[in-house]
This record gives sequence, structure tokens and C-alpha cells, in this order.
Amino acid sequence: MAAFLPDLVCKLEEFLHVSPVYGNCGVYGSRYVPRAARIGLEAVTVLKVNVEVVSVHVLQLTGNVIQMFVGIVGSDKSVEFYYLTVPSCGDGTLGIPDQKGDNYECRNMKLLLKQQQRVLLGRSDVSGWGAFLKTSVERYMIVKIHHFYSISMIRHDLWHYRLSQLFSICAKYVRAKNEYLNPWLQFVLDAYRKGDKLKFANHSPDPNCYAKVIMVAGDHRVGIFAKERISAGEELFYDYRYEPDRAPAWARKPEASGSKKEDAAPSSGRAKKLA
Ligand SMILES: C[S@@+](CC[C@H](N)C(=O)[O-])C[C@H]1O[C@@H](n2cnc3c(N)ncnc32)[C@H](O)[C@@H]1O
Repeated sequence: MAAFLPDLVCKLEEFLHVSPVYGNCGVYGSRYVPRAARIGLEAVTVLKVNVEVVSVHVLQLTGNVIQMFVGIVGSDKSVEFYYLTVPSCGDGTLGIPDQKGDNYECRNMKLLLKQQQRVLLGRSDVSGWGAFLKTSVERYMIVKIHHFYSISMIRHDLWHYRLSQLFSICAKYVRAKNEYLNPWLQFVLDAYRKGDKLKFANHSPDPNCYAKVIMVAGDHRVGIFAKERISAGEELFYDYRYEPDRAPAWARKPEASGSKKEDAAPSSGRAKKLA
């Protein structure tokens, strides 16, 4: 297979479930898809796919998740089929990382916002208050959408507080990958101002949520997605992604802290609880 394919699969794997399928999927003649591909069934559009897509069979459109077979042509003209489970933006648009595999792009903010879940506040078994999901979500589904605000919009005295509220996973994405928002310190996810209950989500090194920068009609948002199926009443966790040398004791991984349970509260808890 062509050299770019593993690269593509790598990028997708981070975000999507991708596994090769070798079966009897019809090949309908190839076409090059430079930026967007109209891929037939259910008027699904794949954004920014820089590969040849020979056939796509949408298997199932359940909630916000679309399952499909995709035939991808390598530069050596061989075709491999992949089974994809991808989040849908609700308007038939698939949320797909851009070429850098980092951004998630969606055209319709209204539809995106509609997919947000109700988050409840409850006592966490891990630490203080925690965020809990009201109804269950499937893997890859959107839990919440956050805004980015320019630092200039935030009062200086609130800056440190807000920075401490900033989920560093978002900062990491912005800092590491997103050139539009570079340098990342110019922007802050203003969880405080939004008053969103998700700001009470506690840390876990094995979280059930993750963040992605989303481009919506030219605007940046941070999407919080389910990393796995999350049941109703389950507590939501992020990996705060502290730098190893800056992590507080409670966030240190057992191997990094030297012992399994040290002084502070548990760092790896994944409490299940009804809110
Ligand atoms: C965004 S707040 C989360 C809500 C917090 N539990 C509360 O009651 O306000 C982040 C703070 O929660 C605590 N925290 C988060 N995850 C934790 C964990 N796994 N173990 C212990 N404390 C944690 C830390 O004090 C951290 O500064």
C-alpha cells in the first residue's frame, strides 16, 4: 500500500476507529478527492480527504455516529477497504480531522451545539465536585462545545484563576498543533465565564473524555468528546495532561510518584456514580 496510507490511518486512528476490512465491497471506479468528497449514501460529505476514495458504504447512521466501509486507493493504485466509525456533525457532515490530523471541522454550528449533552453536578468519589452525564453517549459523540476567548477579553486578576481552570489538554492541542491559535497563551478556554458544569470534570490518566479543536465556519471551538461509551450517571474525566515535572501529587502517575497511593487523593480514579 502507498506510503501515505499508514500515515492517514495513523491520523485517523487517533480519532476514529479504523480497521482494515478485506471483503466484497464493490468498487465503483476511482475519483480523486482533493478537498471534499461527495460520497453518496445519506448525502454524507467527507471534508478534506486527500486520498482517492473509490467507494463508501454507509452502514448505519445511529445518533451522531456513522459507520461505513471506505475503499481507499494508494498511489500504487491498489485499494484497501477500511471500516470507519466516525462522528457525524448531524447534518450529514462527518467530523474528520484535517490534514494535520488535529482539527475537527464542521459546517453547522447550530447542529453541532444541538448535540451537546446535559452535564450534571455531583459529589465526586475522586475529589470534591465532579461532572456527570445525564444520558449515555456513544464513543466519539460530542459531550460539550467550548469557546475560546482571547486573553485580552479576560481581566488580569482572573487570568491565573482561569488559567488554572483551563483544561490543559486543550492548551496542549493548541500549543502543539494548531497554528491558527499559536501562540496558545493568547487564548484561553474560558470555562469559568461559560459557567459550564463540565469545568468540574476531574482528572484521570485514563479518562473517558478528550478534547479536540473544532473549526466551525471559520471559528475555533473546543469539542469535548466521549472517548468510549459513557453510561448515564457516569462521572466525566479528562486527562489534564500536566507536564510530568509540574504535576501535583494527586495527578502523578503511580510510576512517576514512586508509590501506588501517596499522600494525596487518588489520581487515577474513575468513579461511577449517579448524579
Ligand atoms: C477543575 S477542578 C475539578 C472540580 C473539583 N473537584 C471541585 O470540586 O471543584 C480541578 C481540581 O480538582 C481536583 N482534582 C481533579 N482531579 C483530581 C484527582 N484525580 N484527584 C484528586 N484531586 C483532583 C484538584 O484539586 C484540581 O485542582
